[in-house]
Amino acid sequence: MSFPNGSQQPAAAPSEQGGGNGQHGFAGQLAESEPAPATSGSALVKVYGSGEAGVRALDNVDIGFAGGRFSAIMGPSGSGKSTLMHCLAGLDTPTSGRVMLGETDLTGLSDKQLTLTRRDRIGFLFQSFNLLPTLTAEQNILLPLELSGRKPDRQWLNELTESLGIDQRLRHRPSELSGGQQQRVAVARALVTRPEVVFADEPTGALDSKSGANLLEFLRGSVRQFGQTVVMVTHDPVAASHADSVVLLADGNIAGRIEEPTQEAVLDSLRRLGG
Ligand SMILES: Nc1ncnc2c1ncn2[C@@H]1O[C@H](COP(=O)(O)OP(=O)(O)OP(=O)(O)O)[C@@H](O)[C@H]1O
Repeated sequence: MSFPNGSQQPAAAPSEQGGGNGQHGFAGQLAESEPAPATSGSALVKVYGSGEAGVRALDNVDIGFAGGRFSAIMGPSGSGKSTLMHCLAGLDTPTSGRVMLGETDLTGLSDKQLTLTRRDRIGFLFQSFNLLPTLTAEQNILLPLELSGRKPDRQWLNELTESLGIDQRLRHRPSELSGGQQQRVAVARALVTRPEVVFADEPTGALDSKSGANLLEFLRGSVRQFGQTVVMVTHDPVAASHADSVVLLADGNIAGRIEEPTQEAVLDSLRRLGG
């Protein structure tokens, strides 16, 4: 799996911004010349339940992910990774704080506006593929465009499906495809709208290691070649080592950040966090 004429030149990659201890506003840390992050949250608090039984899943988190980068979110079980991703992606609402997608304040949108924003500007990739079983691979890929009444860019579709090695499988239904092929269909669906950010939740969790590595290399290629922004939650240090950087969470707080992560560096940090 690779991009045709794949350039090895990294896209412009301003380094990721993230509050170290959640005490400073994210915006305050940006130099004036730096572009706004592709996705960010400031003073994010998420409390599930209330009173004694309440769980503070995010505890005043300031975080931003620059565009054109492949970022991973890691941390021990229950540290708030999924909650953070769901809040940034507009799938969940923070109890307080602000979520920005580019220049758009998601926390200020109505439910309908949020739905449209997710559909038109965000790509999603889940562990369980989430393909519709009655649709062919191609129909699944084109579904987000269909829903928004947009015409498919055939050239882009061909480029994507050829790069992913699924161009010969487009008439098949998901049940006729391997797990790796199904996830590649899901990747094409996530990228077909040219979203501002792709959020991936354990995208390799259901794949064998070779299919997983191929998928991660493809995602990395999409970042390198056309500046896609990818934010991925993962438990897997091998998966995280494909990213440009890793943000570590512990107990609902940002606990650190690793640039150009190696598997060993990630494992080391997780051990220190008790993950
Ligand atoms: N819907 C919910 N209701 C109540 N508590 C929740 C809910 N969702 C998450 N939590 C709690 O919030 C905390 C953070 O959960 P979250 O799923 O974000 O963590 P995580 O780091 O993604 O965990 P894992 O790695 O196990 O998937 C945990 O203590 C969890 O039990």
